[in-house]
Amino acid sequence: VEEPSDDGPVPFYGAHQAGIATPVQDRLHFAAFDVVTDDRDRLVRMLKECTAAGAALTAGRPYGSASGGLPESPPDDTGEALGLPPARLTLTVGFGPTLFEKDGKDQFGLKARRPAALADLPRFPGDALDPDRSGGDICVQACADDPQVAVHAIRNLARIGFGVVAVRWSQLGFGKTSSTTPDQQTPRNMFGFKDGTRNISGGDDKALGEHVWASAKDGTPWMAGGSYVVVRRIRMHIETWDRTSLKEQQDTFGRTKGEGNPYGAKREHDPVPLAKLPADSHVRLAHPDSNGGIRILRRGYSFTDGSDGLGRLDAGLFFIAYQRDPRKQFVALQNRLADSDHMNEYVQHVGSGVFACPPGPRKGGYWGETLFA
Ligand SMILES: C=CC1=C(C)c2cc3[nH]c(cc4nc(cc5[nH]c(cc1n2)c(C)c5CCC(=O)O)C(CCC(=O)O)=C4C)c(C)c3C=C
Ligand SMILES: [Fe+2]
Repeated sequence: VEEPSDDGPVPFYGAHQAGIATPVQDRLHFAAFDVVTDDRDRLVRMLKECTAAGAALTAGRPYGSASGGLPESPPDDTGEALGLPPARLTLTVGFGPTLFEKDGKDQFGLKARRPAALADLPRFPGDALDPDRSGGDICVQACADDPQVAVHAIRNLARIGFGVVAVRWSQLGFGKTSSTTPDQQTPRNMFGFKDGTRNISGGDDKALGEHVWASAKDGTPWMAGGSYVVVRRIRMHIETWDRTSLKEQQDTFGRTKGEGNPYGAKREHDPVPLAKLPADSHVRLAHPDSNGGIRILRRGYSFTDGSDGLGRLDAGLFFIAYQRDPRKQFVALQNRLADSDHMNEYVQHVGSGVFACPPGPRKGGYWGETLFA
């Protein structure tokens, strides 16, 4: 089944930010920024300007002028997306724990507004986190079907933010590893397995309301309609994987490589007969029935960032998961996986971030308006 070849824009305004439950695009540019000023008004002004730019870019328009401005000034828009379709660009913004308090300092008067759900992630067994690929005060997830469109968006937001924010780290991704559109063919990850078979569907409002969207009742009214994102750069040791038998590969997940059916069932989307899967298999351990009903919305991408100097590809999964409360969802799941998952022989978590993604901007409003109001 082909994805619909719709280059058109994804609506920018609304109760929820685009890029969470909206259909997953082919490419990712994710950037984490540090705020480099302690001037709250400047920060808010920048968020307003970035929101205006986001509305233009996701509609397929340049931000301001790319070529018709003053000859003495740099153009407003850097220009490399001129003439390209919107490519379903979405921009999703989140606020990290350090925006609310850094080194014991309440630099923007936001400390009391920090959601309890935006707790720092604990250290998990086996983590090898690189601080230069972790954390950040603000994140922007740019997804599009054209990498040039996603990269252009991040570049221009960084340009607008100059003097207020600086890029701390960023990640390019390709080959979406999860879909939110279950009627389409499930994409495959760098292990060659279908990934995203049992994900939360973007059309399943009941599951989204239960597991993804924060509600005013959760204790942080400014986050109502928002969501929390956990990102993990997960290195996959593909050379080791490529030398293991098909049986070992399939036992690792408890699903077959070809069809993707769970052990003990015939077709990819059949219910998972948990008792038929190896006790340490990834799918058995991550399944909601093994975790008191916990679910997350996965939206990750594959990456390869060249090689590591030892003749191995620096490849893996840039895991992205949206949820209502990371303490009860990602952390609970990852505790279990870090402890027992057979897949740990082949993967290592090397980067990490957690961010509170506010509700969608309203027309005339801006990203984070409910937080700063
Ligand atoms: C903490 C949560 C999870 C991490 C981290 C994670 C990493 C990871 N997963 C794969 C490959 C697959 N995962 C699959 C299913 C699956 N994974 C998680 C959670 C995490 N995965 C969940 C909740 C589920 C769904 C479980 C279920 O409901 O049955 C699958 C099977 C296909 C599917 O359902 O998507 C694959 C394959 C990799 C390679 C990876 C880290 C590199
Ligand atoms: Fe998984």
